Amino acid sequence: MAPVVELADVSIVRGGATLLDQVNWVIDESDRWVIIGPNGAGKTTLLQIISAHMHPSSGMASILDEVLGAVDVFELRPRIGVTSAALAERIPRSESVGNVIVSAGYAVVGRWTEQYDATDFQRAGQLMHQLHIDRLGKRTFGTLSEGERKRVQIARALMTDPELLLLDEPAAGLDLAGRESLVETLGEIVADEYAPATVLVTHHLEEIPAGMTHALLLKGGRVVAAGPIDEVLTDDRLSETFDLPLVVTQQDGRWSARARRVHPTTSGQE
Ligand SMILES: Nc1ncnc2c1ncn2[C@@H]1O[C@H](COP(=O)(O)OP(=O)(O)OP(=O)(O)O)[C@@H](O)[C@H]1O
Repeated sequence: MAPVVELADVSIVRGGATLLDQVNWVIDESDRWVIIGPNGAGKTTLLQIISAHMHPSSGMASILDEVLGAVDVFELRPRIGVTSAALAERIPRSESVGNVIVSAGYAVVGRWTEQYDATDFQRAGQLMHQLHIDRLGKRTFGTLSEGERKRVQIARALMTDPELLLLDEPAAGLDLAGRESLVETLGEIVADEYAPATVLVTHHLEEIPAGMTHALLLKGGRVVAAGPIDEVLTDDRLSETFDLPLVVTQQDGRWSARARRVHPTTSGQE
C-alpha cells in the first residue's frame, strides 16, 4: 500500500532563509506521529506542506498518492483534516457548534446557505459524542471554553472522514485538567484502528497521548531523528533538539521531560 505521505529531500526557502532543509519522511496509514521541536524549528511549515498549503522549493512531496505540483490542491485538501490556532481564528464566534462541525463537509468555516442531509447531522452527532461535547450542539462557538473549542475543532476535522489528520498543538493554552482530559480523548481517537494516519505537533512531551507510534524531532528546519517513538524520544536526541541537557521519562504510555540537574561538587567530597 502506498504511504499516506512521502517527502523526499523537501526544502523550503523563503526570503533567503531555509525553513526546511532536505526533509525525508514517510507516513504509513497506521502511523500516529508526533512532531517535536523548539520555537521556529519549522513544525508549522512542515504541516503546511503535508496539508497541501505549501509547495516544496525543491524535492518531492507526495500526499495521499498525489504529487504536489501535479495535483489540484483543492481536491486534495478535503481529504485532510486539520486543526490549528490559525484555522480556529477564522471560525465565526456567533456560529453554533453543530454548524461549525457540519460545515466542514463544504470546507467553509460557518454555515451559509448550503444544504446538509440527515447523514451529515448524524455524523456530526457521533463525533460530538466521541469528543464528549454532546451537550454543546446549540451553543455558539464564542461562548465555549478553550478546551471545548479544541474538541469542536477536532470533531470538525474528523467530519469529512479524512485520510490524514493533522493536529497543530491541540493542547496549547489548556489548564492541567483540560490538557489531561483532551490528551485522554486524543488517546481514544488514535487507538481506533480505523482512525486516519495522524500527525500531532507539540512543544511538550506531556501533551503526547498514549498510543502515538512515531516521533520526528525537528531543529532549525532539519530532522534530528525520525522513527518509532521509543527510539526517538531519548535523553540524547531530545537534548540535542532543544540544546539543553534533558532527562526523558515514560510511564503508562505517557512522556515527560525535565532539565538534567547538575549536582554541584563540593571540594574534597564525592
Ligand atoms: N515567509 C517567511 N519568510 C521568512 N521566514 C519565515 C517565513 N515563514 C516562516 N519563517 C520562519 O521560518 C521559521 C520556521 O517557522 P515555523 O512557524 O514553521 O516554526 P515552528 O516550529 O512551527 O515554530 P513555533 O513552535 O514557534 O510555532 C521561523 O524562524 C519563522 O520565522
